[in-house]
Amino acid sequence: MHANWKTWAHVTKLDPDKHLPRNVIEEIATSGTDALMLSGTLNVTQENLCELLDQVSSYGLPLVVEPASPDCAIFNGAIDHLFVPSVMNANDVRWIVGKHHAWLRHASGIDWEMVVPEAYIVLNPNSAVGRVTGADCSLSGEDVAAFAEVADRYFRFPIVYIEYSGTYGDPKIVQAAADAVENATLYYGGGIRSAEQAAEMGRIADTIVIGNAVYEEGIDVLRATVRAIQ
Ligand SMILES: CC(C)=CCC/C(C)=C/CC/C(C)=C/CC/C(C)=C/COP(=O)(O)OP(=O)(O)O
Ligand SMILES: O=P(O)(O)OC[C@@H](O)CO
Ligand SMILES: [Mg+2]
Repeated sequence: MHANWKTWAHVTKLDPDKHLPRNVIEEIATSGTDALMLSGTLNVTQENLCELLDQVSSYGLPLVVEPASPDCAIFNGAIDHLFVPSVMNANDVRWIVGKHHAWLRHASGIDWEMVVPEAYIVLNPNSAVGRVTGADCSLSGEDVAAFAEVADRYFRFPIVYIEYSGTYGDPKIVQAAADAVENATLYYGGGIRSAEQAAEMGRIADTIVIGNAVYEEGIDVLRATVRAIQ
């Protein structure tokens, strides 16, 4: 079923905990970005998630919900995919499989056709996701490559996600992950705020994710990141 997500080069991540005026949402949806991902680590509730979903659902763009907790794993008719993270470099098993166990223990009616598992490698210890998961972010390129390979070749995750949320990452580290991954789609996200940065990470990863820039820089920067990878 629709594995179209494998062709996306540019994804915009919108945070249900933040607000954007309607005209800005329209500009984002028509910016040329390939898909919208609704996600955040902190303060995401079913309520603000569904509110944002309502605001973005009329533009015909693919919509992904990426839950940071089981209560946000919703299967609303407007959603195309549910991207469910596991954090490879977390030391607490909750962030690898524990939340997932709790989810399936209590959930009913999961539409598995919509679910796409993601292997996160979290590399900014000061990001919300870094702090919440306590991920071990002091990794060498070799370490990151080993996590990427175990995620791709052993666990067979369809997505490996190099996550620097809030800060621009080290292209050499992202390259190490790219060299290690054979089958998975490689996502890069974190600190992209210019065409140059989008182009640089876009040459290495299959898909780049723009988050904070949408809120802090504005639509012209988003458009420039779209053009930069075409
Ligand atoms: C089992 C289910 C359904 C959910 C659990 C999924 C897990 C393990 C989540 C762990 C945390 C994680 C990887 C969340 C993904 C979303 C993400 C990284 C959002 C970006 O977060 P930040 O940008 O750091 O946070 P804020 O934007 O909220 O500050
Ligand atoms: O918000 P930024 O720093 O752009 O990061 C994007 C995304 O990877 C966050 O999960
Ligand atoms: Mg964020």
